Amino acid sequence: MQKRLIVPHALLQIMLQRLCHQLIETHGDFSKTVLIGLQPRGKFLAQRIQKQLQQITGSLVPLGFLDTTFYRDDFRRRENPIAANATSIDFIIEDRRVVLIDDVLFTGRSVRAALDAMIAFGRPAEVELLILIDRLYQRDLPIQANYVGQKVNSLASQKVLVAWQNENTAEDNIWLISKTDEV
Ligand SMILES: O=P(O)(O)OC[C@H]1O[C@H](OP(=O)(O)OP(=O)(O)O)[C@H](O)[C@@H]1O
Ligand SMILES: O=c1cc[nH]c(=O)[nH]1
Repeated sequence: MQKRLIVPHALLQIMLQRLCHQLIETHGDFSKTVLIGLQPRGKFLAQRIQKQLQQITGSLVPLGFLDTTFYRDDFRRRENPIAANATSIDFIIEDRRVVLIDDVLFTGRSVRAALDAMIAFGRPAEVELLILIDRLYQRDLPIQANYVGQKVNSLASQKVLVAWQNENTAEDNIWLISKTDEV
């Protein structure tokens, strides 16, 4: 199957701006707010959100990264073991307003694992979820996002791929690909 471009670069920039403004509308001066990006791919989005929030508001909202590997309900079931990533949270989340950030929401199992993993860092006042792509109709658990870039219809045989601009990729783009084409 051909990969299909579902969110081109220019639209993705607008989407990021919108998500930041939605956060500002809800979080005001961000005095009690912390951002937590889910490893591995939510980290890039969380860094972008933090940077753009700073450009718009002048505030640098605390940002950490959370690895959920050992909290996943399929951890012992996977044929190929998954590599763990670093958790790096150098602030307390006790009584904070936490915004969990990830690129894709599909079954909801990664977010469920994140909720478990996060509790080791304290009891937050509230937890919200921000994602770029909400894959519809595939949720295994009752988990929904508070802030959504775009909702996408897709087949179980497909995968959403968020490709961020870097030394090998000229632009930020979001693709729908066939799982069999995954590299
Ligand atoms: O809602 P879920 O079904 O948990 O899927 C969403 C998660 O999948 C992706 O991660 P990754 O590619 O690392 O996970 P995967 O191997 O489950 O696709 C993505 O970055 C999300 O974290
Ligand atoms: O489409 C999907 C589903 C899970 N994880 C992804 O990164 N993309």
